[in-house]
Amino acid sequence: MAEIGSSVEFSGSLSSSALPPPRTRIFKIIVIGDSGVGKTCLTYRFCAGKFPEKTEATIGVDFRERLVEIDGEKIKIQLWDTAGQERFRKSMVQHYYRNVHAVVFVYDVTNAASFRSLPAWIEECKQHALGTEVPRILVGNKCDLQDSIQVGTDVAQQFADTHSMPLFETSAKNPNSQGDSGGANSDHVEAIFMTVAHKLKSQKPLVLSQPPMGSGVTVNLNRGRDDGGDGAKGWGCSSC
Ligand SMILES: Nc1nc2c(ncn2[C@@H]2O[C@H](COP(=O)(O)OP(=O)(O)OP(=O)(O)O)[C@@H](O)[C@H]2O)c(=O)[nH]1
Repeated sequence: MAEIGSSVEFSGSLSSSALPPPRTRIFKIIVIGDSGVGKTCLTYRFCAGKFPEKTEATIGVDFRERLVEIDGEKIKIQLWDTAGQERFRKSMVQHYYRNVHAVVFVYDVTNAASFRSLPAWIEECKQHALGTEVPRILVGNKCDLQDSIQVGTDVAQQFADTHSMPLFETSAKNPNSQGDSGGANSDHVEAIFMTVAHKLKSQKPLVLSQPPMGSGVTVNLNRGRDDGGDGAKGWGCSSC
């Protein structure tokens, strides 16, 4: 009985300042594409604000996070930097696609083969039952290498239109270098991921408390750029 009384007393004195802070929504965005197209560099650029000095092939997946504020709400962007090499991804692939909020397809504008692989990556999404309601964007990376371009904006834009995705051409190395604009949204890395975040915020997805994982795997997410860290953490092997 005494417990009930104290409970009532507590409720009555609860002020708004005593309420627990609202939970931060987490958006899981997977970044996929051929090995070497720059997935690690793009995610690192967004989360750490710089181009990594050196990278190694991603094994399994690397996580990077960044806390951003949109319309007064703090939102955690969780980027899953997936391995492009088949041998480094096959054991993990089912984890990539679980509870995904958005997909970023990356190709290398200086590597036509990486562009030709895009239908296979789209097919992989389909095979993992990723619904059409999940936002997707297409990113042509390495636009700083203007003399080596193999994939023109027009052909990339056509592909993006066919698959109802916005196209961005950018460079993780020099995000202010513009691609051939011709109808594409040439933009820097920050704006690309923020565009996705704005879209997701308006969709109000479920809160995830942490990335889903199999038993026996420990993942500690490092803090994002806004928290003062580089936002990088590997699951299997850290690339940076
Ligand atoms: N010039 C230039 N080089 C880049 C750019 N982005 C990445 N690179 C280089 O491309 C190489 C591969 O980059 P990563 O980010 O490791 O590629 P990845 O897609 O993560 O590769 P996997 O982990 O094997 O799937 C590295 O040598 C990078 O320095 C860019 O925008 N411009």
